[in-house]
Amino acid sequence: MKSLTEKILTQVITKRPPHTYKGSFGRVLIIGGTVQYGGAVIMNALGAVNAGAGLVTVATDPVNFTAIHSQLPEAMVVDFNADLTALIQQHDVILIGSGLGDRFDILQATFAAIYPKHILIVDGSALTLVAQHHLPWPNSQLVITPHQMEWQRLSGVSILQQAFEAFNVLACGKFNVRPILVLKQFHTQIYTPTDIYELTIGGPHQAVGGMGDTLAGIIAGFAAQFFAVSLAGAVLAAVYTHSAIADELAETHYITRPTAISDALPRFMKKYAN
Ligand SMILES: NC(=O)C1=CN([C@@H]2O[C@H](COP(=O)(O)OP(=O)(O)OC[C@H]3O[C@@H](n4cnc5c(N)ncnc54)[C@H](OP(=O)(O)O)[C@@H]3O)[C@@H](O)[C@H]2O)[C@@H](O)CC1
Ligand SMILES: Nc1ncnc2c1ncn2[C@@H]1O[C@H](COP(=O)(O)OP(=O)(O)O)[C@@H](O)[C@H]1O
Ligand SMILES: [Mg+2]
Repeated sequence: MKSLTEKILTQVITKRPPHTYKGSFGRVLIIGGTVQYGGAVIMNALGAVNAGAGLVTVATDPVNFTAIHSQLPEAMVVDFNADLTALIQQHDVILIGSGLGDRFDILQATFAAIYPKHILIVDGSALTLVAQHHLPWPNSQLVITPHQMEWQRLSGVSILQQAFEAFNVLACGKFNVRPILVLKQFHTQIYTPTDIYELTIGGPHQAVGGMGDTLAGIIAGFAAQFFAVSLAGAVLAAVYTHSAIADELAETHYITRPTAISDALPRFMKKYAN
């Protein structure tokens, strides 16, 4: 297992070329946020916008629209009860699952509309729904971001077994589509098709609800902009950035608020964009 280091940031985060526009930096569609979990998609979107995604749309319960606009006027909104097929076609990166609750109908319709060109990021409730319904993964570039219980549900690898990387590699190999697995924990592990990395920064100041929702949004933002370097590189850099900012904040704060990580993103990324 390789240690993920700061070096990934200079490799992945690049200075923006001048002849570009918002479309050059990717279109991200975030799907989730039932009435109970509206905050999850707000945190996804704060992560994606502050990480630099060119355009971000949130498909969610309409009850969340005003809250999203008041937090983040940069994001657009759409009712997740509508047919999202055409909208999905217009986007490069689809992030589904944070706060999706029990809306299996939305998950199923989304998977049916995914094409191989898409980068699909699956988080939170969507991972639990895939496990419950044995839903096959659509043919696309796939990133999954389970915490340890979500990974146990999805793979059958128990939390105790997850300490042994061979079990996780074997489970990834059984998927009908090879995922990039971000297995979240103290010292998160990232399984790419070629390598396994361990995050050696971050700490219990990050044990706050919404921390994973924020990470998923940052991964979406990095994937939208930096996939050309490599999707795995973009995911690794996002994971490192999330905890590096959290650790900086923890020098003066007892806990790290997920929204504070998103606020700090543009300033942090600027340091590495050469
Ligand atoms: N503000 C919002 O809108 C927020 C919305 N959110 C959204 O809520 C949805 C549900 O997500 P979820 O993670 O809260 O619940 P679930 O999938 O049932 O997992 C919890 C179960 O797993 C167990 N467990 C064992 N190990 C664990 C580990 N390492 N990490 C975590 N849990 C671990 C744990 O054990 P216990 O604590 O009971 O001992 C418990 O039994 C999801 O869509 C998410 O995006 C949240 O982000 C919060 C903020
Ligand atoms: N003790 C800890 N040390 C380091 N990172 C942690 C710790 N506890 C939680 N985290 C990080 O916080 C995030 C939690 O993700 P998740 O459980 O999905 O949160 P949520 O669904 O509430 O947004 C992960 O990135 C995880 O690695
Ligand atoms: Mg989560």
